[in-house]
Amino acid sequence: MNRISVPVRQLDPGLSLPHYAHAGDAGADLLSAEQFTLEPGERRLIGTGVALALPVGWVGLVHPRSGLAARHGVTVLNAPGTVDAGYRGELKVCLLNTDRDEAVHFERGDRIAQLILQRVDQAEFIPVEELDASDRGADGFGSTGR
Ligand SMILES: O=c1ccn([C@H]2C[C@H](O)[C@@H](COP(=O)(O)OP(=O)(O)OP(=O)(O)O)O2)c(=O)[nH]1
Ligand SMILES: [Mg+2]
Repeated sequence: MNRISVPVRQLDPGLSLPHYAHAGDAGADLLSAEQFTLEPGERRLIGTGVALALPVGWVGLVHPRSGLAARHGVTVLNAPGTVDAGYRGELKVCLLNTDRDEAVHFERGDRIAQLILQRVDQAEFIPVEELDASDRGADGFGSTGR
């Protein structure tokens, strides 16, 4: 598996770096820099204690962890969060507790989300009068099977 070098600033020296749990994993776990409790229905922006310098042509995507979702109903509200290559601030995770009844407690250092790095292109948007025809045409938003 290809590995790109990504400079990381540890804003919170007591916290480990983002970490791939297994060889070949797509997502590197992001840790919480805080201890906090998410009440039912509550959302909260959580610091991860790291800032990155992603190479231009790459994007960081902040994905939910499936275990937190399945066990506790905790997800990333804006999933997948977009980390632009030029962003030098602290990586943050907008967590949401979708459970109606149970609060969820997190300790500092708990894994709260995962960061997936992907190559990305920009488009040059070119104004035209007509778009070329396609099989789908303008059908969308649940049009298939109707
Ligand atoms: O889950 C996320 C999503 C975003 N960001 C940071 C990096 C990203 O480059 C920046 C802006 O994100 P986005 O473009 O999604 O937010 P916006 O509401 O459009 O803000 P802006 O006007 O700053 O672009 O915020 C995070 O740390 N975590
Ligand atoms: Mg933006």
